[in-house]
Amino acid sequence: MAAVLEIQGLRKTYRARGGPRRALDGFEMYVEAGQVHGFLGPNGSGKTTTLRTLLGLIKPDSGEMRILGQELPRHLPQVVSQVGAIVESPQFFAHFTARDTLALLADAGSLPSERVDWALELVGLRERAKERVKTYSLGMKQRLAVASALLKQPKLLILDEPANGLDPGGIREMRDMMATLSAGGMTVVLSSHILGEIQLICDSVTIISLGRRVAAGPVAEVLQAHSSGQVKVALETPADLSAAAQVLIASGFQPQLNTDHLTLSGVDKPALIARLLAERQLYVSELTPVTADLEDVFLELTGTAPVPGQVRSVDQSVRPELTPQNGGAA
Ligand SMILES: Nc1ncnc2c1ncn2[C@@H]1O[C@H](COP(=O)(O)OP(=O)(O)OP(=O)(O)O)[C@@H](O)[C@H]1O
Repeated sequence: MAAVLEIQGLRKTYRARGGPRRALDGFEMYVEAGQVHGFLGPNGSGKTTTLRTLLGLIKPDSGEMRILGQELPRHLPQVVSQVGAIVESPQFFAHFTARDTLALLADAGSLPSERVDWALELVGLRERAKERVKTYSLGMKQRLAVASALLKQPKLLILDEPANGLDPGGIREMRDMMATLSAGGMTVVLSSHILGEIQLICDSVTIISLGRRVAAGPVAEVLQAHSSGQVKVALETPADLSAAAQVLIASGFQPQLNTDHLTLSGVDKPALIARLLAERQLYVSELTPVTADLEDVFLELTGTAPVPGQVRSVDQSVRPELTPQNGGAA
């Protein structure tokens, strides 16, 4: 399938007070047409830098970027009309209504005025479109921001933390909105820290850590690649768990005994477990693989799992620029 977005070998070093800071270190990303793609990474890992660089707001040190096959930043003017983006919370006139706000933006962009109602409908703001923005909740302002990006009817929609600050209901509404947009054929890239949401909304993901891609692909494949290879075994008679553990130990397994189930590693043929136990009149009621969720994978790959008694500094998410002073090449 065609890549709507391609990034290869992207590098960016900021000149900061404390010395050079390498925010992107050969970063790669591919997003296929029609996907809802999650862009995940810890604080300071380089997500906003990537998105701002794509939109021509930051000049990279090196690397290649393409949107809809057009090389960036050289051909940004040719693709800009097909890309909708919210990378920073847009500021709206508080006294304007949502409809007035969008009408003004449509007019400024020489876009057909019918798009205003279309965008309001799509983000679920049509009923409240005549109210002033200052009376809107955070979730409604987020919807208005998305509506403003949709006015162009973009092929690619880029949203930096669209669910930030939303309550669970607002997040669910945002999720439904993404599904509607994607069903209409739009490609959506969204950065988020809300991993459960990414797992539910997105078809594919890229995980960034220290300015580098550490995992990418369809969500199911990323989870599969990092699954524990364990199975959970529960019995029709939980009181028999100890006996079952003994049977399995005798067959060379190393079961872990939990209150209501056993956990086993390195099981190639789960049916063998059921058979071994059934031969001793121990009947299995559940035999399921222990699957990792996106949070487990994220914490493992980005090295950001909390360690008791330790506070992680955000600068541990940044790769310091190597200099002759700290061991790098001149
Ligand atoms: N203008 C700047 N000058 C110096 N350093 C910067 C600048 N912008 C970003 N950085 C640094 O680059 C690194 C990557 O920042 P970036 O904003 O891209 O991360 P992020 O993944 O979007 O983080 P978050 O999830 O916290 O928004 C961070 O260490 C940040 O402090």
